[in-house]
Amino acid sequence: MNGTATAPIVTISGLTKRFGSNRALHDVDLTVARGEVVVLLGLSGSGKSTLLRHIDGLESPSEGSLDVLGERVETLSQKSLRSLRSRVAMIFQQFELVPSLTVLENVLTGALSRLSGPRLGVWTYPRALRRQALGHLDRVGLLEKAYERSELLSGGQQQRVAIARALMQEPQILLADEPVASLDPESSEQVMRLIREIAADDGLTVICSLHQVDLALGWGDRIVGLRHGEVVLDTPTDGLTKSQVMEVYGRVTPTAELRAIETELATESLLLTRGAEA
Ligand SMILES: Nc1ncnc2c1ncn2[C@@H]1O[C@H](COP(=O)(O)OP(=O)(O)OP(=O)(O)O)[C@@H](O)[C@H]1O
Repeated sequence: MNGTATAPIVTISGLTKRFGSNRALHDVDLTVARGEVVVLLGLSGSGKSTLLRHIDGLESPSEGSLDVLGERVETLSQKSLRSLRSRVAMIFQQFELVPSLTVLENVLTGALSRLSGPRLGVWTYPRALRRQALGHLDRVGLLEKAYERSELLSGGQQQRVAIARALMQEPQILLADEPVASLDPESSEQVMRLIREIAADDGLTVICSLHQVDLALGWGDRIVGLRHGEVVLDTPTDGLTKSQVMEVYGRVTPTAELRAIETELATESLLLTRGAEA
């Protein structure tokens, strides 16, 4: 974490979200400091994506409040929400690039919120933005791929393009929803290292959901564990071991559920290994 910057950038108080009778989040309190890298961990369905979507103003709370970049998210008009979202970038498990567009044009679309009107083709973007986009591609190590169609890139490369696109927003917060869930272990490390480096260099605040405890321990400043929509763990990663994370889950988790976590991790790692071998 950037030691000089510790002012809260996200403050969530008593956040509860219900979808019909299903309670996705329950009484979540969370404060994130500027420049912090926070990892959300939890079983499938524990509420990680729903929490990220609230921070981005894509969901409105059933109860509670969210203060993001000094704005009370749940009170904002659609126009103000769009303005907030332009300062909060998001990357996803499936990258969400436009496959038929070049890598450079995909990156440029990250600047659309700063432009008026639609753009079609790299040359319809101002030269300063093209230069900026190429700079971001250089930063993520993909400058030589600028004019290739994005669908021709590997998963790890596509996620790095998505990161470059996110940087075009000049964001203050990067939300990452399982950014490495579709990647092999080596690409996962590479993407997490890149996110970590950018956060350190730019003082960017990162909130990232992951399934892999090892990655969370390696790349996060802090781990927030969710279970059935409740925060059951919130601790700095410094000095924390994997078994301690599992223990903390264990203390609040019946043995069968702890086994489910381990099975989920084992299955995921098997699938990734098979994917890498294919
Ligand atoms: N739009 C929605 N409508 C109804 N239920 C939803 C909606 N979005 C999420 N949920 C429910 O909220 C709960 C939390 O889901 P969420 O996607 O946030 O979990 P998650 O921890 O991100 O899971 P995963 O790791 O599988 O992505 C789940 O029970 C899910 O079915």
